Amino acid sequence: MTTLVKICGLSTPETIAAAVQAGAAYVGLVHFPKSPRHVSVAKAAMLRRDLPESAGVVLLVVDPEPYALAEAIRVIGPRVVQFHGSEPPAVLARTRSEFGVEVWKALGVKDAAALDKAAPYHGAADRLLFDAPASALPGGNGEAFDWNLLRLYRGPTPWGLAGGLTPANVAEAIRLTGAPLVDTSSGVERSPGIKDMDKIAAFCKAARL
Ligand SMILES: O=C(O)c1ccccc1N[C@@H]1O[C@H](COP(=O)(O)O)[C@@H](O)[C@H]1O
Repeated sequence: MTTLVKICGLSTPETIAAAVQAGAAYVGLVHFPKSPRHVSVAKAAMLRRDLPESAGVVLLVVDPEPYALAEAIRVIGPRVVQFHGSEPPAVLARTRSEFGVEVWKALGVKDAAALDKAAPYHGAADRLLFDAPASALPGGNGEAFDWNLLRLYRGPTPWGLAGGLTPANVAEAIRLTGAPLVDTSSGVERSPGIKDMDKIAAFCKAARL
């Protein structure tokens, strides 16, 4: 089965084009001012404008104010909104029904019990993203968690793996977990917020092996 790839934290037309060209199904725009990858709503809309419909634009937010989220969705027009904070299932369900977007929920995985946090989101989220627990930032820290925890995971909601994935470890991560989607940000950067086109291509290639 083909593993879908999401490259997140993109902020230039060149690196977005590199991700699409390399076969990424999703490109992520981070709208969270504390992140080195933050893009304003206006910049995200500009980046989105030049993309073909086939590119799955994911708008990443962290505990957004309802008004600000509505405005961002209206102006940017993403296919997916990825919630990366402490948003409850009702926020996802409301966002999906009001705006007709897909909604994804990131969950930090510290131990096996952390997977129980997925249960309330079945039915509300279109995809769950299992990531390392929050540290300096709620995500995007380049830290992996113990992938063995997902070996036996069989939830009803489509899911993806994130956290510390790189061109060097993504094939092993897929082999161990069977993840249907892999998501990376730090692992394809030269420095925080600066994407590397060669690493993006290498990541997409490794995820296909
Ligand atoms: O990328 C960020 O700056 C970010 C900020 C706040 C929440 C999430 C963020 N990124 C997402 O975190 C995971 C893992 O990232 P990494 O590969 O470990 O750097 C991924 O979903 C990013 O999209």
